[in-house]
Amino acid sequence: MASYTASQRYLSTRGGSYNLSFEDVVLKGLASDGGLFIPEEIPSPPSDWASRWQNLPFEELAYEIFSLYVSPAEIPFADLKDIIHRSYSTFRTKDVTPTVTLDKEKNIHLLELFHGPTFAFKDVALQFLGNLFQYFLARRNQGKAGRDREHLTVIGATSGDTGSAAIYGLRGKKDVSVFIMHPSGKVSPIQEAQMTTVMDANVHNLAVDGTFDDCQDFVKALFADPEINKTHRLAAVNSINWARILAQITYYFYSYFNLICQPSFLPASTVRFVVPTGNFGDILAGYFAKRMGLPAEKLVIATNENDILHRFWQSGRYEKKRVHGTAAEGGIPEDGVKAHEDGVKETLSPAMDILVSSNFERLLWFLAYQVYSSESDATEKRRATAGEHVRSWLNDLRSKGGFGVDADILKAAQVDFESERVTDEETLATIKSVFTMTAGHLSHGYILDPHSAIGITAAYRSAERAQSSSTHHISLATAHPAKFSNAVEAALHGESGYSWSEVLPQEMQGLEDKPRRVSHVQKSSGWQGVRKIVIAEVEAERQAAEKAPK
Ligand SMILES: Cc1ncc(COP(=O)(O)O)c(C=O)c1O
Ligand SMILES: N[C@@H](CCOP(=O)(O)O)C(=O)O
Repeated sequence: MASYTASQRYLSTRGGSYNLSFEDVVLKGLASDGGLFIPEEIPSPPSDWASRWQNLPFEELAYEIFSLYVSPAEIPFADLKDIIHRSYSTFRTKDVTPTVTLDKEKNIHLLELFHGPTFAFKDVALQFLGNLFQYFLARRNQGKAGRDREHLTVIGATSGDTGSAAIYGLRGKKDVSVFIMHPSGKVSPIQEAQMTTVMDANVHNLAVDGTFDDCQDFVKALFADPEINKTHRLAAVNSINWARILAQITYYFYSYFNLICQPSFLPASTVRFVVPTGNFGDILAGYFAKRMGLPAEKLVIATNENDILHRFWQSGRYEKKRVHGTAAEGGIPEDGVKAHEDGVKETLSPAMDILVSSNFERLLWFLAYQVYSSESDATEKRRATAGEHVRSWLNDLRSKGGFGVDADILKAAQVDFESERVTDEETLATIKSVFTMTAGHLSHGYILDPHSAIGITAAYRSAERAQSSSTHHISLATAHPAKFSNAVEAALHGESGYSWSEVLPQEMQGLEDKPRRVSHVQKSSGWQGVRKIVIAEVEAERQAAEKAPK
């Protein structure tokens, strides 16, 4: 454990309280009881935050937000500023995450999160996390040489975007090896090329013949394994790592400030955020922003046909199995319809083909804390009670494939969130209609990637429901369309003014022809098979580094 005064302590969602600092939780990733770390308190910004923060550039705003969670005793101010600057100077636009208006009449805006090195929202957090790892390691390794140096073994699972963003955030970094598992053949060709064409010695790609959930299960099993934890310091890049959530809070505030200075934003206007959701990490950052005081009226979860979250918000049941013959496409069983479907469905938005959303566990903890205890109870007792409920729900998920919550928990969840489920067909229709609609007022039609199109579809539905015509929707554009040629071509091929070659940024041209490095892993070899590979490859990498001329 770090020896200096920490910003605040972190708890596990499963009830453990380990008195850990920010540095500890960033380096550890997952709590030893299998839970996810959450800060003991959600900090409040200064009372005049709205005026103080309104005109800040992205980096300065990030600094204000991060320093509410990280004290200078852990990372001195100047160092934190430097880490932030190095993380966001790699972005192609000065304002890092710009907001553009898509539909003036309906007040629909897009928060473009894809201007980082790998063209997906993950860069916002993973550029930062990569630099944080490097900073902590450099500090711990000062004056150390050879095998005395602490070495980080990063293990991640990806449905396409986290993997490349983590690889670009960590490639070539000293004292770090990075292992990324992706479901073989289930990520887009560009995503696969982005990951597997990186030749730095510290980057290891594993293609697993399973689903993203299998890869995520392997990650969690490795973190829980005492054997590898004795010899290797494992670290997480998935949104189980608290720093991922923290870094994503900034753009909710930033886009809100961008919006409120527009003439169409009236004193009575309200704002809703719409978030294409898979592992629940991106929208959880919105929840933290809201709890910190951001006046977001609702957070709208937009799922694809892997709709476990949508079904939860409709029914209060969190079930891995999907049910066919559903009411109004909502995933809720109709009388007499009993057909269930196991497993994840492959869709046109593959990065969201996720059966179990790992960060939902963090929200469950906050809901249980709020609902199952009263303010007169001691804080420790309230926290322990919340942890017990989460543990029991998660046990049922593992042993029975699902669980249900009380009406009060569902009601509490519905205060901050709404949900929508969007089919492939609707996704394609939105890509096409947005392209056509914007062709008149933008220099060319706006091309959405399929994940962002799911958000926009949900935003239009939410706008229909909104009680006030002055409700603004900020929908998160989570990836660049060039990453998903299948969906974009299926929606726009033959449309006047559309050409695929103009979609592809220069950085991606020729990428698919480059040499690749990837190992194949049979799902049947289990996480133990992955452990074997990790141990052997870290050793080979370290030996090669020791032999290399200094
Ligand atoms: C392009 C894209 N959109 C949306 C999501 C969903 O984000 P989250 O998993 O944080 O809910 C992901 C990955 O998860 C993604 O890669
Ligand atoms: N869509 C993600 C899945 C992993 O989610 P994470 O946010 O927990 O890292 C991906 O593209 O890999």
